[in-house]
Amino acid sequence: MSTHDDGSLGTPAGGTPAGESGAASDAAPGDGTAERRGLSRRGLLGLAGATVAGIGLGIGADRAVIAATGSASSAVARSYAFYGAHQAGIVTPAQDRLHFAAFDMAGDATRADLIELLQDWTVAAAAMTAGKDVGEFGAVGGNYDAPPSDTGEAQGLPASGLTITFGFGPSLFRGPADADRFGLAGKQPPALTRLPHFPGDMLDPAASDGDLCIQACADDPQVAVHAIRNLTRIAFGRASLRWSQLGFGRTSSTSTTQATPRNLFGFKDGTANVKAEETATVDKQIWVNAADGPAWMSGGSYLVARRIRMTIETWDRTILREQEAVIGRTKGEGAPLSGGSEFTEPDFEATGRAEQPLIPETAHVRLSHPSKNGGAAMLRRGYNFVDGNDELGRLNAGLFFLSYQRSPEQFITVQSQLAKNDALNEYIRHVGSALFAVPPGAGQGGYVGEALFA
Ligand SMILES: C=CC1=C(C)c2cc3[nH]c(cc4nc(cc5[nH]c(cc1n2)c(C)c5CCC(=O)O)C(CCC(=O)O)=C4C)c(C)c3C=C
Ligand SMILES: [Fe+2]
Repeated sequence: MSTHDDGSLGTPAGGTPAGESGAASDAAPGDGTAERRGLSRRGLLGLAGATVAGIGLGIGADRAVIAATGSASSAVARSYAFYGAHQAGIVTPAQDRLHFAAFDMAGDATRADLIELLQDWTVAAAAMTAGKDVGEFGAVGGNYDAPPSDTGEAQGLPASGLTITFGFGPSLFRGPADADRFGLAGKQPPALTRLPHFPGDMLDPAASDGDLCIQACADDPQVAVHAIRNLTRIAFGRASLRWSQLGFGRTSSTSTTQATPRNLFGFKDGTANVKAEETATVDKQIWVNAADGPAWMSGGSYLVARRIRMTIETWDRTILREQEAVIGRTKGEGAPLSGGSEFTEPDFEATGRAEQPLIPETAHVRLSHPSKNGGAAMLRRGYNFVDGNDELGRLNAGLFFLSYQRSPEQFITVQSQLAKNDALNEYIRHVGSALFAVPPGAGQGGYVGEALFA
């Protein structure tokens, strides 16, 4: 258990002070004033429908106590502080499970409603990431004549490394017909617009965009789902779910301490990802700095979400040599086809028989490499998904691609290359897309995105 300068316990949000990156504590962060402040009356209405009598105003009934004495492994017992300079869930080690949700504000919602919602979400997120229930009395300690303030399915489960990361979509700043619904149009970052159309895009509007997003990652699927479910419930009357995505296996490493996982094509994914320990690269490529503007985004990042369907059945009929040529790495070890082992830098100049490049011109790793994109890199944090099957009996499966970058331009540069020339395009289809501005972390007693409303 460690104590930070601000008196909180656990890993600082963002998790990357020099020498401490990715480290986690088995302890929950301490109660902040915002946690004690509790939910707004509107938030309580969301929890309880019309009946608010008897629901505690405080927040965060303990639940992890039960599991802490049980057999919880250190991975699931881990907790990350919600408050900090950067939001957790970006450079903190990628967990194994995801529930991602995009929301639209209600048609009649006001600026005050939006602020209050962000305050309520902050209080609830701080409690849940600390392994506590939502509401002072949680799932079972409240009034028998009112719905419980927490839905209850995380009872007995520890924090499970839960991180909850909030983002703002372009439409929050300019709604339908360019309406400045929340008085935010003057605060919109120029780069925060809908992503351009890329060749081959087959986007479903119902799985794209959104005023707000929440990325909930945890090492237990029930904990991630519990987070989104309760935050959705709190939003009742102010914002509603537009689309959501479950992910069951991480497809990246965000720390050098993590083993590289595999995607559904069976390849190691995340080898050359930006890692939390590379602090100079993180500062240059991931965090918005004060000079970038606008001021409220300093310490934040831009999040791209792409739902990418993978045609598993076609891939599975493809010979191994072709699979490796498509990616540009070996399937076993994940080494570049130019030689070496997993973490050897690819040599794009190396040639083999008939002077052909060992890493083909159309290989995914060649086209996505920073050296072929004016130095642009990104922190990938995606997940595998399988959402049943389609009417032809094919798995409805793929990669829910998530990337964080200092500017959306970094993603646009790389994706423009990939969309035109990537050999992988024969086996994938982009079917959902969204861009969000992820503000810096909230300070104790504050709320996420607070500087936007200053
Ligand atoms: C626009 C960005 C990217 C999209 C979209 C994307 C989709 C995608 N990627 C894989 C599998 C792999 N990608 C790998 C590396 C890699 N991919 C991107 C970017 C996008 N990928 C980058 C920037 C990199 C790193 C390039 C480098 O610096 O070398 C790899 C190799 C292992 C690794 O380094 O992670 C694999 C495998 C799939 C299957 C996919 C869409 C479904
Ligand atoms: Fe990739």
